[in-house]
Amino acid sequence: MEPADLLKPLLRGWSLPLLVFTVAYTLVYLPFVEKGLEEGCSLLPETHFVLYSKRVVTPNGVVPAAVEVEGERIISVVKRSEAPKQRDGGPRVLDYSNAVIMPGLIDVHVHLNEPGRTEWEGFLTGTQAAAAGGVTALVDMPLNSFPTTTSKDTLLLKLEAAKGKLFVDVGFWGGLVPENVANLTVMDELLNAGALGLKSFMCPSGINDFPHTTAEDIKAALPVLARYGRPMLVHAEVVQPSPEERSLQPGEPSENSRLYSRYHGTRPLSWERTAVQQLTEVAKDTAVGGPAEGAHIHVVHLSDPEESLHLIKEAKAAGSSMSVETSPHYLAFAAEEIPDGETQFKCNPPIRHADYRELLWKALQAGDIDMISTDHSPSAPEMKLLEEGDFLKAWGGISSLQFVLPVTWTYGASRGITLEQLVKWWSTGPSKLANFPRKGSLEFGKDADIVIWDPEASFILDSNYPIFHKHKQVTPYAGQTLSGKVIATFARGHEVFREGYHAPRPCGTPLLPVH
Ligand SMILES: NC(=O)NC(NC(N)=O)C(=O)[O-]
Ligand SMILES: [Zn+2]
Ligand SMILES: [Zn+2]
Repeated sequence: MEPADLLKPLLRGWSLPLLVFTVAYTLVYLPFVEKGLEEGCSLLPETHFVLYSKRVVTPNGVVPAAVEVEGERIISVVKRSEAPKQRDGGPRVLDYSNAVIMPGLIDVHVHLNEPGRTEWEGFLTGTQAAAAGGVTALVDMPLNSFPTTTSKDTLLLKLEAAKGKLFVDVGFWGGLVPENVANLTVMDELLNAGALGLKSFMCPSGINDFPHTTAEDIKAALPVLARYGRPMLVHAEVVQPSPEERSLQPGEPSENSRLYSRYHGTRPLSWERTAVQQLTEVAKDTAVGGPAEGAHIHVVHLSDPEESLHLIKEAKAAGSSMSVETSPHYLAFAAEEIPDGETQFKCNPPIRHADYRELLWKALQAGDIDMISTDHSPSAPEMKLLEEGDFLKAWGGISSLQFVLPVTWTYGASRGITLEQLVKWWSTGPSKLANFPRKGSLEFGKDADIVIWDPEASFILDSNYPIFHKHKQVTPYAGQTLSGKVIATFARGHEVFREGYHAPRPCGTPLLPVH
């Protein structure tokens, strides 16, 4: 008997269901799967799936749970026993065992520098780094792109430049500069066109077309922001007489410019304290019944956990609408530990001494600092003057976007932080500031913005490690051993990163304000 004859009786009884199955598979399922692959937005072909692990960070604690995703949204977070089963013909279940499933990080302070300075960074490389680091949404700063984002037209240029280049969702802060303070219509149009809020500097920004503003300028902008219910973000440093000159003095040994302490002396705490003092005065307008009720002042990258933070705490207690972030480099490094000439550590405000690092951790844990953001601010490598190691002349800005989850965890775990705190500082807090109501937590109806990572896995950030920001080796974290490896990142339901690989195509969207 031929083998085919054996199949005949089998086929006879099954031919109709088989035919129906084949037709359905070919006409319905295959095109659906191929469409997913063809679109290439996700490494996972399924659009309906369940993510399971023993450690899911939910608003009700860290629990074993199943997160069900359909399309771009989370449609349930339940016990595994209550989730649909793959074996019953339900959605695919991805079991991550003991890995942590938590909301993707939201980074509200990133300089992607496109258009105009793509030799520094760009939407593509920056958002690839974000996806690889578990950051599922970020907000781009109005500088150091060229032009800077200070008007409706320049915001439209940003949106145009970002098209087809976003691996994760990206929102945009507009810039507050003297020019649009002088012409409030320009500011109004910028907000109306989709800036999530405004950002200003109270000291020179290092970029000529982003001049700084005074506290009075900020005061003038608040009523406009209040009408939109959007925040004012401020780089809080006001130039004060410094104990040390900002350039080498005649007769001074050139070696001095390689000392971090020399640079630190040019930018003392008094700069930050003066700025915060002026800001807390202005912030009184944001209180209930004040002339700018509805506006909000957010202090970016705080380095001073003493007087400046004290002023902010007092202002909050008195009813001003204020918040504050710090950045990972202030939590990881200490001024006295920075080796001579290592300008990849240079940033503004400067990294302070080790006791301040401890106080910043304490302030985070006490809830006095609301969130963390990277201040990822790369430049062309030559501007870091890595060979000369000249701290006085080098560009100030640190690249860290891809590493902040392991960095926060590595330095935080030894100080007793919890996974829930991590989510508060990196997801819930930032989602409130940027007003992303659909992001920031794992709950029914939210965007499926999820990071899956292994807190116990450590790795060395050496030259073999896949780094995705543009200038890969220019980061003060190079060579560090870190704990917390990102396994996979989902952005609005798309698996955008898994174990070193990105989805073939970037499918993130611009995040415009919710009305
Ligand atoms: N022009 C900048 O990007 N400056 C940035 N530089 C830092 N932080 O060193 C910043 O955010 O202030
Ligand atoms: Zn800044
Ligand atoms: Zn910045």
